[in-house]
Amino acid sequence: MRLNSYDDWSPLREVVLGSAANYSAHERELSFDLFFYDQLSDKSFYDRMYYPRLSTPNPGTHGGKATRSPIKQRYVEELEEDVEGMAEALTSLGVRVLRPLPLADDSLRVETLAWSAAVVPPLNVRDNTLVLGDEIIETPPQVRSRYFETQFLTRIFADYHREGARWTVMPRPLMTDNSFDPSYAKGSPGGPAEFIDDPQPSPYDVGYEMMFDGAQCLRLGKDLLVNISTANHAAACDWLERHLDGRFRIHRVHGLADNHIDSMVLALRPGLLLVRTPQIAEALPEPLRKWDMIFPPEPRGNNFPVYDDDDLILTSPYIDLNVLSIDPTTVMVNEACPELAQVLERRGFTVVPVRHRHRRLFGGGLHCFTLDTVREGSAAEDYLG
Ligand SMILES: NC(=[NH2+])NCCC[C@H](N)C(=O)O
Repeated sequence: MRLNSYDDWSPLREVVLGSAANYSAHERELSFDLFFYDQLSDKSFYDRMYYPRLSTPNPGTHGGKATRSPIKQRYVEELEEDVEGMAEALTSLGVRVLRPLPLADDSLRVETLAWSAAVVPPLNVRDNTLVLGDEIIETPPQVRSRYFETQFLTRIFADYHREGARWTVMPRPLMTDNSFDPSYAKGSPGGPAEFIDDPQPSPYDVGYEMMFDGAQCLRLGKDLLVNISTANHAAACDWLERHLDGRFRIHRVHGLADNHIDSMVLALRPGLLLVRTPQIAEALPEPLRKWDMIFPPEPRGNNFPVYDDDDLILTSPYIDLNVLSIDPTTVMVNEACPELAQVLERRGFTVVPVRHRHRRLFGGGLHCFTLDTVREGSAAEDYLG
């Protein structure tokens, strides 16, 4: 089918589902620690209440060095099992499921002019690509390990391109230590970001660069809500605005999330949002505040597996609001979160439960693991007017 996806709720026909193969470690270095600052710093109340924390700074991040943080084999196997379960559930709903090329070798590294980093598999496929209507836009990565991640999707993108889609790659950053605007981490309530305080000079320094993820955008037909938290995001959004001029309208929201917007707010259908908390609702732009809102129940400790101190936790406990809409009345929800399923059912939704145990270790829920490429009848409609 032709690429056609303007929103998160129109009937889903084709979707890319991430691949978990060979996800054996995270590599902690400056870009990783900055990206996951909210989780790696010890500032979240809920985290401290329920979960063992990584409380010591990562010594390896200093001086431009990286350290490997292995993921236990059992979790990797369970993740793969859960992802295959998602594929089956989507297929049984009549959705065509496309898969990226798998990471064939977990010792693979990517090397550029300024640095090298261990490659991770294309699991959170929502993050590095923005599908806007008939266009695929590969966004400029923020984590070095993910620099060429969209290449795992090349076959899929080339097929859509043959069918008539536009295919665009945003400018790639050099991504030296000094390319990153550290103000989000430095200014946050957890205090100075000690463990990322040591950017190394590079002959390839060019100042702050565009860095930005597709998952920072909430797609609403003709309108796009975009989370901006750093100068890197703002520069990329400037690019996007110029590129989309006349086709889409961008609404910037500042500091709604660290990066990705999809554990803060999701659109379930025109006029109805799933929003993390009433405080987040207040930060939304005017026209969206008029929409009806569902607030999910507060996450509970027993919604999650208990991890050890050396297991890196990469998401907040709100990750399960990261649901995937199959159509305006059907939503795929993590079965570990029956409270959320009940709330949605009471609002008239059909809930399709799927198993997804280790979303906190791998940085994403059902929405993050998927990239919807065809949603029937979706169009650049004005839902905010
Ligand atoms: N597209 C994604 N990978 N989204 C995941 C966002 C997770 C968010 N940072 C949280 O901790 O709740």
